[in-house]
Order: sequence, then structure tokens, then C-alpha cells
Amino acid sequence: MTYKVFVDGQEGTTGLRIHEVLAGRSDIEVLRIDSDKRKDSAERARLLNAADVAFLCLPDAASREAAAMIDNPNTCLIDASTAHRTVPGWTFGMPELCAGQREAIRAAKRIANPGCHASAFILALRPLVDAGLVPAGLPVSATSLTGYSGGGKSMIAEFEAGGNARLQSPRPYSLGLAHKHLPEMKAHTGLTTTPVFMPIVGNFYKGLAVSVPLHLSQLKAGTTAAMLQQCLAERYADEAFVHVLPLGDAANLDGGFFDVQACNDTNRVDIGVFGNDEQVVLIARLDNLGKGASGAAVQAMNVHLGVAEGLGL
Ligand SMILES: NC(=O)C1=CN([C@@H]2O[C@H](COP(=O)(O)OP(=O)(O)OC[C@H]3O[C@@H](n4cnc5c(N)ncnc54)[C@H](OP(=O)(O)O)[C@@H]3O)[C@@H](O)[C@H]2O)C=CC1
Ligand SMILES: CC(=O)N[C@@H](CCC(=O)OP(=O)(O)O)C(=O)O
Repeated sequence: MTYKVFVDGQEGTTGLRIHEVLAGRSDIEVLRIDSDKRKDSAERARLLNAADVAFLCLPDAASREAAAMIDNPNTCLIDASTAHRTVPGWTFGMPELCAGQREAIRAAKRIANPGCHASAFILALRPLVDAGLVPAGLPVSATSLTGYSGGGKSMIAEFEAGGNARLQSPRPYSLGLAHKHLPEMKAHTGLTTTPVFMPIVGNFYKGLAVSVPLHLSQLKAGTTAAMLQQCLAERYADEAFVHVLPLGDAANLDGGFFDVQACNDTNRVDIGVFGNDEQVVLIARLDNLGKGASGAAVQAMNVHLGVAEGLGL
């Protein structure tokens, strides 16, 4: 069986990486749009409707436009943008989210790929909220350290042009406290309060780590750092792409420093729990172009098609 796959946005950062991940797969026939027609609505619509699976690697507005072009009921859309992640009728493309999510992705024709920061945040917190260790009403804060490829072609060009001293140091952003991933971070963890979320972009290409500080006194009575680590380890024991580090795992630290690039070029998420008798920090790291975007999109496609989930990853 060969599946036809089209990437709308094939020349962007996420689209190019999806092509690399799919290269060499004998079960996939990649449909390509002529470069000079890549923004031609009629040609995009033709290819979108010719595909069994179409990835949308576009800005939000163009993704909404692409979704409206579909009239083939068999075409499955996997949208890498933020446009549809909490929209009814769309399935969140995170197989590890909860029981039943794989079946939902298998059945869905509209799949919204999780955001990169949101993936790390949700995978670290969802099991703890489900288990009641982190109360759903807890006001949570999170920071993300991310490479500049998360900003797509324009931010990559800005950083790689050189000569701008301001870009040499880490840069906190989204200080309006309204980052576009907040709705999915809330909806898919089960938290009832919008988190305070501050991302920081640094002068490195890719890799991302979201950290969530917690006071044990604010968690379910009696909760320890070891209980949080055990809950996560049990929840993800059978997951190929989620790795829970041993509690306070010094072996995974480089002289006391946490390497935010250690999952680069993989589709893996590492979740660490570091703490003492009073406080804990959860840290989840991933490749923003891997499990944070293109890898996750291909994983969701594999689940949807019913082929081996890790094929090509
Ligand atoms: N980079 C990352 O780490 C992640 C990105 N995402 C999301 O994935 C999507 C793509 O991001 P990314 O690849 O980084 O972005 P890029 O800016 O690198 O690429 C976007 C691509 O979309 C093309 N495009 C823009 N408008 C249209 C249109 N109307 N019709 C057809 N093509 C169009 C652009 O064309 P042109 O070549 O002319 O510029 C470009 O090639 C975004 O929604 C982003 O937020 C999600 C997770 C992580
Ligand atoms: C460095 C940088 O700018 N990163 C982007 C994240 C990219 C991303 O994941 O955006 P999606 O919502 O489309 O998934 C940001 O924080 O807005």
C-alpha cells in the first residue's frame, strides 16, 4: 500500500524537515508543488485533495485557508500551525496524551499537531494532574529555553545574518503573557488556571526545554519529588518517545548544567524531576523540529495510517 502525502509549506523549516523524515519510505509517495506555484490557491487545492495525508506547515491564516479548500472526505490533514489545536472537530496529535488518543488519531481526518513548547509542558504535567498530585486548580508557571529555528525562516535568517549583538544573549519574549500555546497548554493538561509562561530564545539553532517549578506544599498532601517521578515513569513506561529520567539524575547533567539540546535530531522527549524536601522543578526537553514539530507530525501520520508508530523516526 502506498499513501500519497503532500506538504503545504514544503519550503519552510517544518515542511523541509518532514520531507527529510519521509525520505526513503517506500510506503509514501510525496506529491510536490512547483516552487513558483507554492502560493497558488488552485494548485494547492488540487494537491491537498489528491493526498491521503496533507501536512500544513504554514502560518495560521494560510492553514485555515488550506483546511477550507478540502472537499475530498478521505484527505487527512495534519496541521503543524496553532490554528486548530483547541478547535472542536480537530484531534490533538499527541498519541501519548491519554488513553484512547491513538484510537482518536487513527479515526480522525483533522489532526492538530501540538506546539513545541506545549508538547514539553503537557507531557510533563498531564499525568500529574490526572493522578491528582498536581491539583487542577494550581496556578502554574513555566519557562522555556528554545533555539531560534522555532521562529521559522524569518527568525533563522535574523540570527544567521550575524552582526546583531542583541541576539547574542538569551531573549525573553511573549512578555504580554499571552503566548499562542497557552490555550492548548491549559486545555490538554486539564489545568483550570492559565499558566504564566515565559519563553526565552537563545543563540542556538534548535532544542528546547520547558521547566515548571513547584512547591510541594501546594501539591496533594504528602507528595514528594520521588512520587512525581514515579508517576511520570509509570505513565510513560511503554512509550517509545517519552523517556523519564531517574529522580534528580546527576548522570544526565553536565557538571550541574542541564543540556537543552540533548534530544536534538531525535523524536524523543526527556522529562526530568529535580528537587528536595520542599521544592521540585520538572524539566522536559525536546527537539523543536523533532517531537516539537516534524517528528510529531510524522508520528501522528503513522498512527493515523495504522503503520508502525516509529517508522522513519
Ligand atoms: N519551527 C518550529 O519549531 C515549529 C513551527 N511550527 C509551526 O509550523 C508552521 C510552519 O512553521 P515554520 O516551518 O517554522 O515556518 P517557516 O516560516 O519556516 O515556513 C512557512 C512556509 O509557509 C509558506 N507559506 C506562507 N504563506 C503561504 C501560503 N499562503 N500558501 C502557501 N505557502 C505559504 C512560506 O513560504 P515562503 O517560502 O515563501 O516563505 C514558508 O515556506 C507554523 O504555523 C509554525 O508556527 C510548529 C511547531 C514548531
Ligand atoms: C523561538 C520562537 O519564536 N518559537 C515559537 C514557537 C514555534 C511553534 O511551535 O509555534 P506553533 O504554535 O506554530 O507550534 C514561539 O514561541 O512562538
